Amino acid sequence: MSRLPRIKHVRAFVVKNDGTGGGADYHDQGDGHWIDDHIATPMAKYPEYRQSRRSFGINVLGTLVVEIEAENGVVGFAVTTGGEPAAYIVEKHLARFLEGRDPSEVEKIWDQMYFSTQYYGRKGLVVNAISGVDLALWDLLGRLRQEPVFAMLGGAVRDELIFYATGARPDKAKELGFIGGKMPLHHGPAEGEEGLHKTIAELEAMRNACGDDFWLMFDCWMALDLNYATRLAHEAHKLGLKWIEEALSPDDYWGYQALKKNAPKGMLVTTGEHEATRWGFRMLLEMECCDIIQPDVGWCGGVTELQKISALADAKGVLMIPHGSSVYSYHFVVTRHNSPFAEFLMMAPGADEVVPMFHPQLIGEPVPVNGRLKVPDTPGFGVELNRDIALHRPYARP
Ligand SMILES: C[C@H](O)[C@H](O)CC(=O)C(=O)O
Ligand SMILES: [Mg+2]
Repeated sequence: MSRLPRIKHVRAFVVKNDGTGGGADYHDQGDGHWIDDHIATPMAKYPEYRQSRRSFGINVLGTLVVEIEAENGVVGFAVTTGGEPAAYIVEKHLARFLEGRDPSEVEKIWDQMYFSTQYYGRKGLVVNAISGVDLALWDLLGRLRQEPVFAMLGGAVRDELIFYATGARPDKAKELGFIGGKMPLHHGPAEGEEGLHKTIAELEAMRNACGDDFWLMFDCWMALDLNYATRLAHEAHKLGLKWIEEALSPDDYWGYQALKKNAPKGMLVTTGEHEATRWGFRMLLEMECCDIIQPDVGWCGGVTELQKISALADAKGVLMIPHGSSVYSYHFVVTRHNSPFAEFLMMAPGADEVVPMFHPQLIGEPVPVNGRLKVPDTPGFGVELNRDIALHRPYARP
């Protein structure tokens, strides 16, 4: 039995949409932001939903903030994507498996959260909620034990992290010291040959701006079909595209298997940010769907589940490079040999300067300098919740 104080309260907050946008639901940005500027998606087949992903609701959920308070008053917290529906699941369903419990029982708590919601969860919003609770629990454990999360995961295997940047300006990313630039794909099958030509022209311009050795990647955000993705991969290979990311629907394991087989030699196929749990990633790995898996630790099940996912990948010699999730992925990546680099999402509207990914929600959120970051060894995930943001607890319990 551990000597730690028991869990007293679990609280779920949302951040009132005050127009500032951003935070854990990082797609919730204003007009003119690169992240919402004519990016290819599965909805682009409908012209009315082609210009802006907000038009079809990419930012409809908003941020979920989970707080877990121990008997001695110490509070752990985390942020992820989920908003009010996730807050409902946390307060009405998941909290019962934590309140009164020993906070060190992360495995038993995760098992009860997952299998009690399996009849309506398994992936997506419910696993986002489970992830938020799990991340807050690891933050609380770190504060109670006065250890950074990476120390509780086996310790750092490298002194610092190196990053590639995601954003519309890989040329700026190179100037800022990143090892590569992942661009959003602006045109998908609905825009036919003209769209494909535009994409290749964009890539050629960035290749000319960045030189031959700088990593360039496309993030296709589930927008393509197998034939289009295969053609794009072969055309882009001529310009040294390093990887093609999330080209197909997350459910199309068979399509990814074929894309990986048909892709040009040397082109990496990557996916996983909208996959969840060890079982979903086992499918991607055993069907040999990709060269790199990219779980988001705030969406795949949290740290407790990412340990299992990462081990599956490691056993198969597959890299695990988490989808950008700020400190929540940094503390994991620094402890794993099959995570040699990390993603940094450029949240400045022009993708031309480094700003904290979850700004303004996390006080002390570290950012890469010259594309590198030494993970701070402060307890938990090493950040504090900015209580000046418009926090609201929609399903408060007595
Ligand atoms: C750029 C992509 O469309 C998306 O907004 C971010 C993403 O998938 C990633 O960072 O990976
Ligand atoms: Mg992506």
